[in-house]
Amino acid sequence: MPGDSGAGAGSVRGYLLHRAKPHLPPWLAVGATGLAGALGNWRWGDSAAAGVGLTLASVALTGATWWAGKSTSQQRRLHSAITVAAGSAWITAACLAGPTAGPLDDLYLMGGPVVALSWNVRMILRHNADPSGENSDKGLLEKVGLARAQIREARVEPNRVTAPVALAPGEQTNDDVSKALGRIASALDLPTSAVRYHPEPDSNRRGDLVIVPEDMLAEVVEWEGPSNLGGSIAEPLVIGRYDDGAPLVVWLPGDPDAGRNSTHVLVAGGTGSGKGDTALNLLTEVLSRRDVIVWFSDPKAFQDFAPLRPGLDWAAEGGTQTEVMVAAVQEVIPARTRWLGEHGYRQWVPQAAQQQTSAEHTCRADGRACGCAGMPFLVTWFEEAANTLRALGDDAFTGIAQEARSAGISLIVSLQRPSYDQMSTSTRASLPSVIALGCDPRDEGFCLPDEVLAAGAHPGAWGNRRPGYCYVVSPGIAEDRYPSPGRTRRFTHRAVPVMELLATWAQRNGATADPVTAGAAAGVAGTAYTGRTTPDAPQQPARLRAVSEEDDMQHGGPLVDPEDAHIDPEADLPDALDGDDAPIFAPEPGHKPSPEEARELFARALQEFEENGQMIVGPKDFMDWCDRHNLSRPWVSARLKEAALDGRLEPTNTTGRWRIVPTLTAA
Ligand SMILES: Nc1ncnc2c1ncn2[C@@H]1O[C@H](COP(=O)(O)OP(=O)(O)OP(=O)(O)O)[C@@H](O)[C@H]1O
Repeated sequence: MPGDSGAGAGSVRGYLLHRAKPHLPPWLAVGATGLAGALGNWRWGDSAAAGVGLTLASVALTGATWWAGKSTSQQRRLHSAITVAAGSAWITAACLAGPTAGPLDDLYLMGGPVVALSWNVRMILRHNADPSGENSDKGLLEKVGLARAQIREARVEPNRVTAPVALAPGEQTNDDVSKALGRIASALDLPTSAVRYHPEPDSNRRGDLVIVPEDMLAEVVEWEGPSNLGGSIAEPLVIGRYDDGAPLVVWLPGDPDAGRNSTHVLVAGGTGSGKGDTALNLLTEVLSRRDVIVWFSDPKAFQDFAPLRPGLDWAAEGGTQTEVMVAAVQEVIPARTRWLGEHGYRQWVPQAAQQQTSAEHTCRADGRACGCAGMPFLVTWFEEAANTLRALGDDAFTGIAQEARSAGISLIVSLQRPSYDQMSTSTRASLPSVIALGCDPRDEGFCLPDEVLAAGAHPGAWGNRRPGYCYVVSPGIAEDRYPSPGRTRRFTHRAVPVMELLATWAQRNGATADPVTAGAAAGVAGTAYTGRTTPDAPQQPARLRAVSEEDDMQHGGPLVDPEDAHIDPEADLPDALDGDDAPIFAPEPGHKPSPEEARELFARALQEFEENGQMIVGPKDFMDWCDRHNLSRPWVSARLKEAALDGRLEPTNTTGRWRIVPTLTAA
């Protein structure tokens, strides 16, 4: 229809006009120049003075253009100055001689369109330039003080841009980029943690600038269950996710094929940073594996960990219980290392946890398979460990940490306030892995290595406002991941029944301590170490279990002396209190025991402490006992020292505190 076509033609014309509009000004300027030349000739054609004035004006205008173009690019400045010089020279000539005189009209007809077109071309090129191309990058780098750096072709993935940066040789270093990260984030209007820099290891002027614009960790993810129930502890432990959705994993045992040692982990974060839930992420993963046992010390009386407690091989509630556990760890290290060595393992591998049926891993001199029980990996965990570490001393802890790694043991240590006044530099250095949650900005240097901070990691920016956000530095993780934030999963009341089920699973299907570990632990801790029990079996002191298992293993059945064969091992022992010794335990008031009686009483008191699992004692534990038996504390102190000389007690790191050596090993 005519109307339609009219409208169509109108809209096409409108469109073209709209597109052409930005390119019209140079042409209008050419027209205006021609007109100015014609009018000027009509007015000043015969005036010599006007000739001088016009020439000076033309030179001044060109100079002013050059000066005004100082802040633009060199190219634009030159283009503008040439245009103005050509235009003003033509106008001057046209005014004085006439626009059609000599070659002036041809110059106008040819030169005018050329100049106008050159500006059009320039504009078109600018519009078509890739906004992520070098120009705009240069703008960004210039803004942040890295003017002569270059950005090469960027790799764009969903929510992640990786741009290789080449810095000006001899002028800029990778450090300059690290220092500029905050300004880059500001220029891009992003949080600091969204911009990171990974320097190339073999160059100090090249690296990758990584920008993760959207915080994909903002969404809270709840824990729903372990990632790999029944798997090996050597497989990755999944504790959350990275900001690009990749799983956040750690490995505790080493892997000889990958040249990786086993590691110890520091869980560091300020109050409210989500440390408790992070520990639950890790502990649930560990407990869901088939070849690991866990010794766990928690001075907060298992407030957060209660549902998992039945799955632990040993649980200590801080104080002396933890002291005994630490002493036991010291004792099991050489025993386990020896066992691993005897069985041809240079470090713990999953195969070590199985019964030893291969001739390659035998402790028998004749080279035949030995059939020894396997040795599960051991995770020893110290929650809120500052006091324990202080009591233990730096040298002792560093020694334990160093030797534990070849004994198939990982230490996990959590700190309430991650800072140097909680843990010394050398102790910190013995923990190669860290899960660094939000903290005070002043403590960042304590939590993370300098290179990771320089690459953009910034846990101090989170404080306690981003619970569960963390950086993980640990062997096995690609180093360029270290500065990428991750987030652990949250535990709510919905997780409790799942954790209880998991603990029951661990009781029934998880590993139990091997005879070597249980024997060494019971040798230090006596009845304080029971080993994990199953839900349906009564608790049996691990010491007994270890001994009987060892005997069974070596002799193919329980070892019983022929004269004891009639004794029922399950029957109760006769109660000592009912025997002839009764008066000793019920002293007459005011009766002062003879020196011999007193020594016997003291020996019995130690025995009682041992039976009750209280393995660390000092004079203050004997206060009531002294009153009851009319004996003095100095007398007790002297007896304690004597007992240490006899080998019944061992000194601890605290003056006046002694560790009872269980009678089984003292004998
Ligand atoms: N990954 C997570 N995602 C979301 N919320 C979390 C996460 N982890 C912990 N939270 C929440 O953050 C709060 C603090 O967590 P939590 O108690 O674990 O911190 P904490 O560091 O152990 O503190 P404190 O040292 O005081 O015990 C809790 O309300 C918890 O539910």
